[in-house]
Amino acid sequence: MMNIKQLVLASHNAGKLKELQAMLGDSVQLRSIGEWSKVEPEETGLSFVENAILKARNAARISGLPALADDSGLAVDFLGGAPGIYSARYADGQGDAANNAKLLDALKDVPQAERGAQFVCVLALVRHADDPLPILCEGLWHGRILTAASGEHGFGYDPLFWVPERDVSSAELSPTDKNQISHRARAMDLLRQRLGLK
Ligand SMILES: O=c1nc[nH]c2c1ncn2[C@H]1C[C@H](O)[C@@H](COP(=O)(O)OP(=O)(O)OP(=O)(O)O)O1
Ligand SMILES: [Mg+2]
Repeated sequence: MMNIKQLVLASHNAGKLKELQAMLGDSVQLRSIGEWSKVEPEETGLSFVENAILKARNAARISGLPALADDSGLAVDFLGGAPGIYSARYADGQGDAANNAKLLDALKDVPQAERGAQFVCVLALVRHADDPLPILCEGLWHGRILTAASGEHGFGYDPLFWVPERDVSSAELSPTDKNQISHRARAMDLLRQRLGLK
């Protein structure tokens, strides 16, 4: 398909950069869009797909390089899929700790069986800003929302996301372990196939 050595990652999230670079290995160098601009585009889409494409196009336009975007979030069953695409903005832009506190509060007194949730990740790759055929890959990760934060690794909602296949929170997984089973790992696996990298 395409031979890519360098990609701009259309993200200002250091956690994503670390995870995606680890998954890609040495063959592709990811450079953060932060090297070009600190301004984050408004995520006006109504879906992970739309927001991922919007971020990728913006980064390709600014950098002149092919761009990869990751739009992700946490969809909680009891909340009808919220916060979903609004996960980063759940507590009105006050950051991860405030988001997690708001989620715990929203699920106060909700029993175990009704605390199901999934992490969603959509990766979008555009070869240039106006690419008419973005490559799209998605990954889901099923788990449950804990009743208290646990673990120090990862970022975002990781301390609240219980991973059934390991019986720990995703913040208790080592980075290597998370990168083998997460929503992002699944999406990246598909992307590597599409790019002929595996
Ligand atoms: O593996 C994850 N472990 C924990 N939390 C996660 C994960 N993956 C996404 N999340 C959360 C973080 C944020 O609340 C939202 C993503 O929002 P999203 O807009 O895609 O990313 P962002 O604003 O942090 O960075 P950017 O848009 O510049 O890529 O979902
Ligand atoms: Mg964002």
